[in-house]
Amino acid sequence: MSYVDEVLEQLKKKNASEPEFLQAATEVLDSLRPVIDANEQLYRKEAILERITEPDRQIMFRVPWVDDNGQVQVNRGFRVQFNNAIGPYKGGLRLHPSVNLGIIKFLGFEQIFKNSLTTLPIGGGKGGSDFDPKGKSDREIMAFCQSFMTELSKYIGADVDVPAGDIGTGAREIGFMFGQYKRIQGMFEGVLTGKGLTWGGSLARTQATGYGLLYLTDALWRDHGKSLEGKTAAVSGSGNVAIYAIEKAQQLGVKVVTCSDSTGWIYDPEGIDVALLKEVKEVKRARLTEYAAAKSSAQYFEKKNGEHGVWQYKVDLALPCATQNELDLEDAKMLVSNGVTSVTEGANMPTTLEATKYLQENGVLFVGGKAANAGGVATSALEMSQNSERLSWTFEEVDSKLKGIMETIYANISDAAKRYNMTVGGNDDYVAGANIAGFEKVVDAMLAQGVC
Ligand SMILES: NC(=O)C1=CN([C@@H]2O[C@H](COP(=O)(O)OP(=O)(O)OC[C@H]3O[C@@H](n4cnc5c(N)ncnc54)[C@H](O)[C@@H]3O)[C@@H](O)[C@H]2O)C=CC1
Ligand SMILES: O=C(O)CCC(=O)C(=O)O
Repeated sequence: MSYVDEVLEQLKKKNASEPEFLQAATEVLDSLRPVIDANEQLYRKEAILERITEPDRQIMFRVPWVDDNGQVQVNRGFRVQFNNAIGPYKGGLRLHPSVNLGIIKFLGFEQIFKNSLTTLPIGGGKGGSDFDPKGKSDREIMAFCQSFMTELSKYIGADVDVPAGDIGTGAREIGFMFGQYKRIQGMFEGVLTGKGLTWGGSLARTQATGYGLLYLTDALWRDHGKSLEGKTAAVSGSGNVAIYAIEKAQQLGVKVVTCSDSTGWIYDPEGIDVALLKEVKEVKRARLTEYAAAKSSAQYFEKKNGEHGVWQYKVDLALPCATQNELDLEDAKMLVSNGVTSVTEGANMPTTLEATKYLQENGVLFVGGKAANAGGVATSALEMSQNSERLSWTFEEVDSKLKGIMETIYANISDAAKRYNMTVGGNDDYVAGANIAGFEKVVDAMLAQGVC
């Protein structure tokens, strides 16, 4: 049996209750086959695949807090520190009722390769809690964040592990957590990214994931002799990534006709009004029905199981920016029959393995989240650099570095695909290219650092 198959089999036995982690690990290991085959003896002896798929540590803890009725609530907190071969652990904190160890592990695993692709010195980690911020008062959010950080603060630090935002964790939550860390450790340091601009945050971090997604998509289209100008896009989600993906898409001349949240979606043939979307989602924290109520060209649809939602429209590019496994095989078939040119992932693993394969085999230009959404964490690393040198760079400086990083990521993943002859549906296999390019750097560091 090949080394890859052996390790996949062990992983399935050991992590049977973690489907998302197994999905992420299968995608990565499958696409690394040519690299592993070329170095099988060394990698087997050094147990590289066993080591890279086993987190350095998984921290799980109780998060007690008091709600507005005086009732004590208990949530579960997680931090998975996966791999620090190339830098301190780095990755966001997800606050969502669906959070469990397997989800945090899949996200932390993906972060190893994504962070390596940024070209910056950051390792992979992820954390979060099954706490649901929806409908909570500011005081309840603060109580939860303070309790969460009271425990987490024992395991993180500016050179150890630097968390940031993710689903459910935005500027407000990062503020409450930073305040509590400072209070407990008696120290002001760059322990979190996504901070406010008056206390160590970086300009352009808010925009970075969405903008970066479009910089990479633009590089992809240009490399294939195409222009985004005048094209139409479907976006899912209406959070941080989706909002700034829509904003940058529009700046590049793309009309975005959809967005969504967990209860439904908007179709707006005139194009999404980003200012209105920001007002509804960032200021009022309201549902998308408010967007539809304020704009006559927009229609709101309640989500029902088995419907294609935002993926049913005839568009040139699809930008999934909500959550994992939100674009399945049936959605992929719909997109292909409507002639979509590219799917580039703003969210982490939004496309199922079957859907990815179908899109690629049918000639769609497909770039997975590890490469396409790396602009967020890359800009977090730029925030860490600014914190270390006690300086703040201008918006233009950070944005131009972000654009350069996304163009380099695209060049590196295409190069890796070409070096290993990885093609699918007549295109370079960018999924394999991203996994290979991310892996090469981490494995090199792991081999140099001995058995650890
Ligand atoms: N914020 C960041 O810098 C980065 C975020 N990501 C990924 O992008 C995705 C979106 O994250 P953010 O925009 O930061 O979060 P957010 O909390 O700002 O927005 C999340 C969006 O997804 C929707 N959503 C959440 N769960 C859903 C579900 N089960 N079904 C349908 N919709 C759902 C929410 O309604 C919201 O519109 C996630 O996969 C996240 O891991 C990836 C890289 C960086
Ligand atoms: O900025 C960061 O450190 C975290 C970003 C993140 O969680 C992600 O890339 O999925």
